[in-house]
Amino acid sequence: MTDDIDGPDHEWDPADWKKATAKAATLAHALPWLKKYHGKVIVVKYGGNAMTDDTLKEAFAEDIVFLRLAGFKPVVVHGGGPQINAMLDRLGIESEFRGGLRVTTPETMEVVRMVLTGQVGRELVGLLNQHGDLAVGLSGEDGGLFTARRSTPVIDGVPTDIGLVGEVKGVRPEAVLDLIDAGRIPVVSTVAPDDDGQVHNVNADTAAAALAVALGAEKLLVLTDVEGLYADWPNSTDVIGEISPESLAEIVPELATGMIPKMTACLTAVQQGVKRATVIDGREPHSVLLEIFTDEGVGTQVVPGATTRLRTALYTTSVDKGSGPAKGAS
Ligand SMILES: Nc1ncnc2c1ncn2[C@@H]1O[C@H](COP(=O)(O)OP(=O)(O)O)[C@@H](O)[C@H]1O
Ligand SMILES: CC(=O)N[C@@H](CCC(=O)OP(=O)(O)O)C(=O)O
Repeated sequence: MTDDIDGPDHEWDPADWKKATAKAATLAHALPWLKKYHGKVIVVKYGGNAMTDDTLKEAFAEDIVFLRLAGFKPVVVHGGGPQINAMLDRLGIESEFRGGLRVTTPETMEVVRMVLTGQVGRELVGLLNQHGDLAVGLSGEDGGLFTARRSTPVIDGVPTDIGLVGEVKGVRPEAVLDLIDAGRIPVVSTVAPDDDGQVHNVNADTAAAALAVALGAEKLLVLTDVEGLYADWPNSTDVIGEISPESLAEIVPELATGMIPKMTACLTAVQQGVKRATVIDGREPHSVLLEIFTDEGVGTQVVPGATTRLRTALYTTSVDKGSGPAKGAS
């Protein structure tokens, strides 16, 4: 027998044994969720503000590969707002947000496309592929995935032109379905052409919702840099744990800028057939596994038939813990 194999003489350290049995119990507890989501599509939107820390990014990649190897069908849709800001700053190009969306000139659009598809998407694919080459990146331009329509969001009661910003007019999910069927993890960046081929900047929350609907996803998970939707931002630390689409629709018009596209996306997804949509805190390592494999309830879950439930934030200082003011919050 070689030295590195524990033989019958091996003396168990009781502490190790305790850890081993706890691990087995954890795995056994995962069984109901493994059954529930086996073979089901889960669209995970990874927000730019939750992807600024290397350790968190690695933990996120582990979670997604774990889901795939556990028999789920995860699809990642990523943002990259802070990364676009950083590149625009480096290039000396000014940028502003209106109604939670970036005013996008043709010059800005070039940077958005370069950063989302050429930088952020590439990095995520690289991180996922450290665990076995399962991830493939594509953008809304690939295989006709998304078609955009120029968006004119209502700002201060007025429909406003904010440049090359698109909403999703159509989704042809075949390219993503091909990858899923091949056992791959699609990683989607959210630039999309209009009918004339002009590329538009689509908010990643909006695109993730449209894709979740087109794929008939079981769940839309949206990672961000707060614990969920605060009931009275920024005055209190009460988080809305669960809310119905009807109650959410009533409060969306009153929300502050960063949360508008996010909560609208969750609302649209659930109204159009996705079973549940949850906003979770991407600053928490392994937040994806935490949300899927526990029923402790993290984040804010939008689910038909829910009664609005508030809970105190896990982080008592959570309102301050965010990585800064919402974009365009000034
Ligand atoms: N009611 C609210 N609850 C939680 N966060 C809010 C709320 N209103 C505004 N915010 C802001 O929205 C931000 C999240 O949106 P955003 O910056 O677009 O995130 P991401 O990059 O993850 O898409 C939070 O960091 C917070 O500053
Ligand atoms: C129109 C619009 O605002 N597009 C976004 C696209 C990236 C994104 O949505 O990134 P996050 O998920 O990190 O916010 C932008 O230009 O920042």
